[in-house]
Amino acid sequence: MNDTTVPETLAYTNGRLVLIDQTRLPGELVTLVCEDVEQTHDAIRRLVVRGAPAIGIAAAYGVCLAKPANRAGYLSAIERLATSRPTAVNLFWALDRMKAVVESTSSDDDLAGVLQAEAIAIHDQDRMMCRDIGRHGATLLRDCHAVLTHCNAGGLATSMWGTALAPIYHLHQSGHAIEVFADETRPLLQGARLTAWELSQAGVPVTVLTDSMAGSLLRTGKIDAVIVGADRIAANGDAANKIGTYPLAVLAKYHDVPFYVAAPSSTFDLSLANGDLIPIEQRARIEVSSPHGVCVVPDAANVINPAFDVTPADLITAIVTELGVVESPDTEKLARHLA
Ligand SMILES: CSC[C@H]1O[C@H](OP(=O)(O)O)[C@H](O)[C@@H]1O
Repeated sequence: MNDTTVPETLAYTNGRLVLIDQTRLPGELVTLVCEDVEQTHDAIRRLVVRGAPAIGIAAAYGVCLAKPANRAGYLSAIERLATSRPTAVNLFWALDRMKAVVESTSSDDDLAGVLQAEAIAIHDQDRMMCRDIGRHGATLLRDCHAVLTHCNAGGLATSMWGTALAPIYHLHQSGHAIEVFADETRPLLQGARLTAWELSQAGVPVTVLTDSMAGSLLRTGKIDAVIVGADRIAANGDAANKIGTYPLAVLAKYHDVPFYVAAPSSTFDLSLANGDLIPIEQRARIEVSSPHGVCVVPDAANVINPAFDVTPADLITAIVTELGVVESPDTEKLARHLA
């Protein structure tokens, strides 16, 4: 795949982490610059940068912004950034790599350089993983012309190209006719605001639907496959992803539509036997009660706002990673795949 027309989600230059501010899309394409750990933590927390792989890459660069730039400062930065969001395991995968570099570097004078090199390596590795997910995923979708997705698992959620959207970019760029139906994805509308934006920028036909329309759309028989990303996949293949993914998987099963999860190996947490053990982020009431500043829920009413749900492996037709495809995933198959 060649570069999409979407600018890269994040870049690190001269001690500045430059992020596309995803809270401002689709209306404005603007960047936000982080120059220290707290600004990076806040950007992850507010979903200025979001998506499991992108969060990991941003946090790795955030460590490089530690002040003081010494061993204690870097370790404190790692600890602080680990509190930004709990579900996407890529955050901890990246921070663990940065911590390993600190612990294995004897000279404090070398730390800044080796940490920056590790963050760049994490960023570069993600580009390769997304590219390869695109290649492997394209084989799964080779006979598909209409796919449904949820939230945003595109270039904006990663270094570039994405996970769930990478196969779609791959097929589109090879001349294969494919259109995407994108769930708006309440409450923060990553599908309507981000997936529709980046696909439109790339010239991929995209139709936005409300989350409640997915069942009726699947019932029409128009959808050839559902493909989504993931934030953390347990050892048995249970996958945590944006809230609303689980009911979509149930609907896909009921309507006999293949349900695919696309994720790099950095999204797997083999320390967890199953998805019940995945920490689910609970976000603020206001995201549900007052979208865009308009109060839609009376103060007297309670609100719940889990950011993710877990799809059991038995509802997943296949998981595609940069290493290939695992059909009907289970603990044994995934252990072999990731070995
Ligand atoms: C390629 S991971 C994308 C993944 O992250 C999203 O969550 P959020 O926007 O809250 O960071 C969503 O679960 C996507 O599938």
